[in-house]
Amino acid sequence: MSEDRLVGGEQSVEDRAIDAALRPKKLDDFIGQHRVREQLSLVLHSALRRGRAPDHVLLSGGPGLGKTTLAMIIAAELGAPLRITSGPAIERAGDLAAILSTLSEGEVLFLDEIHRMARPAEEMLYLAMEDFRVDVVVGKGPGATAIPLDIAPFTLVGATTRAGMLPGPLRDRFGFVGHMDFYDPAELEVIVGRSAGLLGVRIADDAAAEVAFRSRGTPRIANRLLRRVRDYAEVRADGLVTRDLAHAALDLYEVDAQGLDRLDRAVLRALLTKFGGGPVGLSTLAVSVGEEPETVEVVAEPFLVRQGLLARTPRGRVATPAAWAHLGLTPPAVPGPAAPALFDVGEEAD
Ligand SMILES: Nc1ncnc2c1ncn2[C@@H]1O[C@H](COP(=O)(O)OP(=O)(O)OP(=O)(O)O)[C@@H](O)[C@H]1O
Repeated sequence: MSEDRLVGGEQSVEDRAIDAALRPKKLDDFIGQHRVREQLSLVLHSALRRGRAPDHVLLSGGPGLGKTTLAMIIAAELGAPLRITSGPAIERAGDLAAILSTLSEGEVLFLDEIHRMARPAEEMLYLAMEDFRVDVVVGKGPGATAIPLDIAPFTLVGATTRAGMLPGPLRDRFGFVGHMDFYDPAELEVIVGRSAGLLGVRIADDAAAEVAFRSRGTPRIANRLLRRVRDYAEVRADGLVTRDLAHAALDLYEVDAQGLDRLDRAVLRALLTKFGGGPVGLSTLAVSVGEEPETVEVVAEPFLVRQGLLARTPRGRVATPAAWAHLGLTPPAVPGPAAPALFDVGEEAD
């Protein structure tokens, strides 16, 4: 469901075509993520100096934050070929063996969604990462034998949106782990400006800021919103994206000033108007907006929590004061501690 959303972080079919064109190719052109960039630069440059393949790299962070882009940059900086695959594509250990055994020396293997790889493949990967060796099992049952096969030294770049789901032994085999954070609006503004240049979109600075601000800290969403405001400016005006046009276009697509879309607001509104701000259970909240609990939990809630609009508590979902303010509603008066009884002078309390 989230793939259909203008503000979903996952890659849509349209994104796939355009993502490649908008990817920075060098570490110096990669905007934001200063810490990861600097750490990675050291890892890569020291490996280049030593003439050795660098340590394996794990990149963790939400969808659309630039993990694939960084993997491509790593290969480019090393001047090495890049092979791309993903966890779900590796269903059996044999699938992985086929890839590993055909890697050339120094090649970078990008394994996206590494947390979704099949278990037996994962175990094969441990050995490959550590000793550049795979054990190919020949035969079945008691007669099965493992034939060790040397593979060329390579660098694994793993990407995951769920670092916590990776088994410890796998995590420990990465020499460098980079945690990618959400981008701040100033960084996204630079990304929007850069992408506009590449796509030939004329956009005013304050319009780029407007797009950046509504992009939920995510470059992929920023690039997507940029394309929608471009369409609007081309059809309804002369193509120049001004702040007012960006505003009008994003309002039309129901992406509000804080980056919330229709679903986010529906969840928040139900929480406030039907349940007085909570606490309310997830399934009750989901039914009230006509969605599956999973959709509410996975698609809407993380951003609402991150924006400080909703809190998950053991008793259920609760709206924060900022949620009332965001939807322009007044919270019900909080029944304070019982007011002290008033007595006439001279009268004593019991
Ligand atoms: N730091 C950045 N500077 C400029 N553009 C960026 C940056 N990070 C990401 N982008 C752009 O955002 C888009 C999405 O990036 P990318 O595909 O690398 O994200 P991802 O984290 O790999 O996503 P997923 O988890 O869905 O695979 C690309 O078009 C890329 O050009």
